[in-house]
Amino acid sequence: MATYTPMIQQYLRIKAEYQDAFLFFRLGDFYEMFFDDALKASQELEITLTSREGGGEDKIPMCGVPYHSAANYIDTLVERGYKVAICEQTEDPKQAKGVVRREVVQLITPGTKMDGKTLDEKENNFIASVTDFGDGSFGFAYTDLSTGENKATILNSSFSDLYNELAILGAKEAVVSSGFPASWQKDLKERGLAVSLEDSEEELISFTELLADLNEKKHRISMSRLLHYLFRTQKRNLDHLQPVTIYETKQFLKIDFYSKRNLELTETIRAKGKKGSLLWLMDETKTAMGGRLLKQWIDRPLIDKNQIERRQELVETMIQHFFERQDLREQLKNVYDLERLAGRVAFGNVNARDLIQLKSSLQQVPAIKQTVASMGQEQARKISDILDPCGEITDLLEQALQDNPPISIKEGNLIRDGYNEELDRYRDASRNGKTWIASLERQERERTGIKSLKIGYNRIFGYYIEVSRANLHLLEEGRYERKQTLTNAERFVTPELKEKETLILQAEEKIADLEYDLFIQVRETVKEYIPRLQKLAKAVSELDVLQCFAAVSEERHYVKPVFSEERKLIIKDGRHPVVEKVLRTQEYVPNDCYMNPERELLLITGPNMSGKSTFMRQVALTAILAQMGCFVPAAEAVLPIFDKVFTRIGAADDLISGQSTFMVEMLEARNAIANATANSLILFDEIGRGTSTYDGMALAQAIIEYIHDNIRAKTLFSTHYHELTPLSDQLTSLENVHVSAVEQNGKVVFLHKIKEGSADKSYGIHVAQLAELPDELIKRANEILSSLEKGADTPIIPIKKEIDNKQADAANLNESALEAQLSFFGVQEKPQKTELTSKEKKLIEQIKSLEILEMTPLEAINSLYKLQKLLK
Ligand SMILES: Nc1ncnc2c1ncn2[C@@H]1O[C@H](COP(=O)(O)OP(=O)(O)OP(=O)(O)O)[C@@H](O)[C@H]1O
Repeated sequence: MATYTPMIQQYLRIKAEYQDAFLFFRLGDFYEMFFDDALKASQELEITLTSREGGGEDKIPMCGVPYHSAANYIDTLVERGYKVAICEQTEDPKQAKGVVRREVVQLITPGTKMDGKTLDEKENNFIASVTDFGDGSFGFAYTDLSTGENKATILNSSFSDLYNELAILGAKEAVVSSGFPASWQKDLKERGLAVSLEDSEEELISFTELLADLNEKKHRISMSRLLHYLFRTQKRNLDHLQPVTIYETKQFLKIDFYSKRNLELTETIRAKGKKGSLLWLMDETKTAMGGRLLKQWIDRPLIDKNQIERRQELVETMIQHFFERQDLREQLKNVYDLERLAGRVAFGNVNARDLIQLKSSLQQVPAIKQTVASMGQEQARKISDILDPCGEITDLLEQALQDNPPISIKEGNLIRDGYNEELDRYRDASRNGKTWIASLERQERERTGIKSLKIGYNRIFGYYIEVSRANLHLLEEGRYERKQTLTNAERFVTPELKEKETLILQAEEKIADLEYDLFIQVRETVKEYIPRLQKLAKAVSELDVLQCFAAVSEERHYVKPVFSEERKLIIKDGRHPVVEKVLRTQEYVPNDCYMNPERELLLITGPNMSGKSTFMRQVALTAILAQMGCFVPAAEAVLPIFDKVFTRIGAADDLISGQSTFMVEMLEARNAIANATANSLILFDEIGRGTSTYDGMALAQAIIEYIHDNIRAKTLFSTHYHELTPLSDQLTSLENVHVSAVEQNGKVVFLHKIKEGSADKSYGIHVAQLAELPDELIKRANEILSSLEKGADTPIIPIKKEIDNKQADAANLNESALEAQLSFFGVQEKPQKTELTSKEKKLIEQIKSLEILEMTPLEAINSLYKLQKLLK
């Protein structure tokens, strides 16, 4: 059997270590991929697949991407959840010349990606590690490699808690041990996370300092697992990693993953984009760092009253100091991403332009400091005190770097004149070389009196003085060293010319080398300031988010909420922050919400489309904004501090786990019921809608009773089941409210106004009319409705029951049942069993297959309408 060529063997050896990654194998100006990698990459990247002899029995499939445009391809692959191992070639110093050594210099993974087009500057890229301690707890640690932010906590070892934490962070990758349950690994992968294995968890010596303050062994273990992985994949300096902060999930308002989605906190449900979310509305930040922090604050509102009030006071101060705030916004605009710049300094991949950005950002700091201090508020002054302009770096960068350096640090033009004497000399030589040669030529002509003497240059001998044979006798003895003899002339050099020549010829090369070295020195000096830069970045981002809260609060007329110790919730003229912004043609109708320990549950009725969900969401968003420390969209707000928010809103299939809408509904309800406390907020939008009417109604009532008797959480429960409204007579803390609508000229007009008491009617058919269902159908629906309202037995149920019971097929149906169903569908004549028309037979088949009890009323009407048509 033929063996592969040495290079392919080398490839296979390396590939064996990186089986779960695309191996980008450097060959000259290309990164090549072979075998399965090539087949897959050619499809993913739409690049040409070729094949070559490589010593094996078959040709080797192969495809490649050019080195210079590789970043884009890597970006694409990693964005799709793949890993890419970059394998570079170097000449092996220990081996004979020409022997190439190849090694993987970095493994780029979804959670460690730090640049590229697909990485949003206003979003963190978190990677988390999970360690199962086998005692019912998980160690959970996460890092954003680009900013060096590190945090760790302990979680209950339930998949939902773990996934919730990963989802809240938007983590792209989870690092687990090989013993981590395979089914959970699969679940995480199906939910779009890359899962990587790392079994080492002992502490790395190089990170002792980072872990120094961690008393809890579990934190040290989970953080060490993550660090091992980062170290193994990145293979470079990770000096920018910040000391680990410990947090507990209970320090924050717990918003589970479903609620985060249902409330559209950071992305919308349908478009899955930022536009239309609370984050979109709020994002008035001026810096990338501020943008990232805003998202974190939205994901994790606070529950500590003092911390919330501290933010509120700062927001209030900023609102009051309009002019200072405008200055601050302008100043922040000129601050680049200090956090990510600091990260790149650590990695050693900053270029001179990055350092110029760093300098100009730092130059803004004294002004920001002054602006914030001038607001005169204590907390603002404290932040101002923390702002450290790092003057030494600004001075160094100002002295060392030119204003408009190129991106490449190997091209020169980085370092300013006057920064380094040696560099100045070479530059001088390079710039003045030609002038100097011309003047030497003049001097030599004068000295020798030879007018034809000239100084020339050739690639072999360098600079020379050329004298014609006839004039040779005029040259001073011993001064000129002969270099070359031509037919009619001789060429000479002098020690002076030689010295200048070295200076001139090597100047360009020397300049580039020297500039590079000096730049690296500057970069190394900046490296020492990373912790100070990170501290500064934190303070600047906080200021940015606070000014953003102030800007939105002022522009949109928000008020400062007050926190009630007595579990009261009073919102006057509350608005849904996003809907109010989006509505253009129509004014938003503000609504009040009153709740207290005697009024814990509100049962909300009202027509479809009247604004029940919007009202419920606006209450939750008001609470979330308040606990973020922001003002809220209302005329007045007194709020309890909630510990958790649970929601069940709208239809949300969990396609991944293959659960039905109704199952998801029940799972979300269970999650709320199992975890809510008296300090929680629950929003249940039409729970029970996903099943048959009686089941749904029974479940809805049981859920309301359960919350009322056992949990006492503040609960907003919207329903179409009017039958539930009398519950308020029995349940003391349940009140009915409704969203009002009126009928004008037979059409429904929504007032969007919440009123006490239950709704008088449902207007479902009016909404169907608005949706332009056929007139005939609407007319029929009204007929059915009025017959139902008169207490008539639904004609659907008896027939359905008979069929369900499988007591009869069409031939066996007794006459009266058949008569009933045909008359229901508008067949007037009494048919003979034996004389059924083909249409009627078809109709009977259709009826048998109907699952009317599983349908919503509208679906039922639609089906009936279709069947009616069959008869025509
Ligand atoms: N307070 C309001 N002021 C103005 N428009 C509103 C208000 N509340 C809701 N709307 C408008 O009404 C539309 C429907 O609201 P929403 O989805 O909350 O109704 P709903 O009662 O929950 O409907 P359904 O029962 O069909 O789910 C919203 O998209 C919004 O445009």
